[in-house]
Amino acid sequence: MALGVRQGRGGVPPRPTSWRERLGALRNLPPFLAMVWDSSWQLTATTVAIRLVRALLPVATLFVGKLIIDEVVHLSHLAVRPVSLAGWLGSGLLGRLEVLLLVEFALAVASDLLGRAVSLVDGLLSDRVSNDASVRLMEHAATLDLADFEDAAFQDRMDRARMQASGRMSLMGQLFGQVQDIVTVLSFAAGLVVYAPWLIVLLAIALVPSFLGEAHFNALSYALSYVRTPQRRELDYVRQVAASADTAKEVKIFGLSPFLIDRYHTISRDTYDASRRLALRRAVWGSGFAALGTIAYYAAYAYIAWRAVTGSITIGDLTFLAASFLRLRGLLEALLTGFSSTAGQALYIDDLFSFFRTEPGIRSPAGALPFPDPVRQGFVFEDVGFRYAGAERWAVRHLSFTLAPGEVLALVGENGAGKTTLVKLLSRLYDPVEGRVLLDGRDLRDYDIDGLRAAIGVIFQDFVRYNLPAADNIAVGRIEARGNRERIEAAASAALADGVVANLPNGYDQMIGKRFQGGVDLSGGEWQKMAIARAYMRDAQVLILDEPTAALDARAEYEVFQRFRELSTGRSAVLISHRFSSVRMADRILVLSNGSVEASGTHGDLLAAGGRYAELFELQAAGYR
Ligand SMILES: Nc1ncnc2c1ncn2[C@@H]1O[C@H](COP(=O)(O)OP(=O)(O)OP(=O)(O)O)[C@@H](O)[C@H]1O
Repeated sequence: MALGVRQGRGGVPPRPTSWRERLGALRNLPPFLAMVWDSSWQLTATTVAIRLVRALLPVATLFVGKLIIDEVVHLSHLAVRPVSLAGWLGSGLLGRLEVLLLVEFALAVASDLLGRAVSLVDGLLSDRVSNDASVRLMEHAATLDLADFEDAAFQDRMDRARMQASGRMSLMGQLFGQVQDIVTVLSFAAGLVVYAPWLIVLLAIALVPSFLGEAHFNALSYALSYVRTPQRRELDYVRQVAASADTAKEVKIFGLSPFLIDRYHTISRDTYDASRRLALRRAVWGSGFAALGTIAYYAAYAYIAWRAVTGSITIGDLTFLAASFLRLRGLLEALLTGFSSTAGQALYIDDLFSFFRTEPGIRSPAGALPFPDPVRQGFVFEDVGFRYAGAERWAVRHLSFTLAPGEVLALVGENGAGKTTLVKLLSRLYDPVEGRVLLDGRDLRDYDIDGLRAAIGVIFQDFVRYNLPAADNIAVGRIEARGNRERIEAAASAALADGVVANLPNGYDQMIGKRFQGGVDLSGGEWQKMAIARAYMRDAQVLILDEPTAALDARAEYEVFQRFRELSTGRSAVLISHRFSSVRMADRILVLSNGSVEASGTHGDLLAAGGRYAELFELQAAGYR
């Protein structure tokens, strides 16, 4: 659990992280700043430089203001004074005042221009950083295991990281702003220390409660947001189910809207109540602490006013000091609360970096073997067992069989028998928990993972329906060949998808799916043909069709498998189907039951043996008589 936030369930309020944990989160700042610098060192250097100049403007402006007032007071006390404006201008007495006013004007203009420049540069920089963080997030997600994506806690973490990738860029402006404020505070303090050093100490002490309060509430907000991640994801999910093209059909038919809306209300009310309680407490305590700062300010003000009355400082000094104190109070408050807010934000940033620190379990070993070309002995499953994370049941166990090069193997078995799991183990989406998978006599884990994936073409039953043009929908099977129309057309024809494309108004350039303007939706079977074409885009040595044919009519499936058989000459192939008319084409059939091989042989062998296969075959055949 990131930074040890205590989980609070339901109505239990979350407890904040400890100070040690919060300060510990500051370790994320250097990598964060490195990320900002890497995104654009030019913009980073520019914003820091402008801010440093801007930091010195307030004290300069106030000081010039003091000089102006002192000059005005001096002129107003002259024994002999001109009476008209022309007289004043002609006397040359206003020379110094004029220069001072011009300098003050220039400072005001510069401050405004630099302020705008900072906003501009920060805006550009934060867009860059946010885009780069999102790209890095996608790149990292691509390296992680399938098992990670199936884990709810991982999905929570990824969701928090995704939010931080785009939402936490205010931290950047805040960090730079703090550096600027520190320089300004030092410049004010240097001016004030000459007059009344202990007043600065008074101000700082008065702000401590405010700082501690802010830090406490920042940590509470983070803890609340952390424990609410599952609810937030559920809200996103409910919103998406209630209002998306993919679900509209079923939501309408089942009349699910009221149920979904009610569910949304229930979850969101709970979250809202928790945030409201926190916001109210924060407002009450915040006001109390802020009052302490105000009291300190007026005490200081009264003291310097009294000194001006006694004549130990000038009126210009009084205005300079009063304004400096006011600014200093604001700045110190901003700095102290800013620091605790930075520590708070660093907690959020930890979500991003802890996601980046997640290591994939399945990867190529050092000195990985290249995938053999051609495969000589094939794949051997040796007493393989696999259990999904958190599951009690073994999905496959004591699974042993061989897939020889050039062999067409069919897998049959009832729902949940372990067919898809076997395919996932073969393509190393998971590693076995027990036993091992060998390829040409070496453990599959010794091979280069990218080479392995490139050599295997799998189309799963829950393949993706990409809202992309027809050509790209097929090209995703080998995205590097996206521009190779000939190859795409050949793949389409092998999968009988050429007929589907021929019926599209814009052929291969037709946008498919309902999500985008002008998109044309396909029937279930048509989608499947497009997906199967993806398998033929690959230079795969092993082709696997994991039941992507369920929506094809019997003739289409028969033809698809017939082609599959022909086109897989010289390569190994695995096909999974519940239709025996297709399965019987295989060289060998494995009957899976409860995660292991119950029988194997040709269609004829298995029928003759009279086991589960013959029974299931009879059941299906009887349906057609
Ligand atoms: N991601 C997962 N997490 C946890 N358990 C899973 C997961 N996928 C499958 N299982 C479980 O593993 C067992 C084998 O599932 P598998 O998908 O391999 O079966 P199958 O033979 O392909 O079934 P079907 O014919 O329904 O596609 C089942 O009991 C299933 O509930």
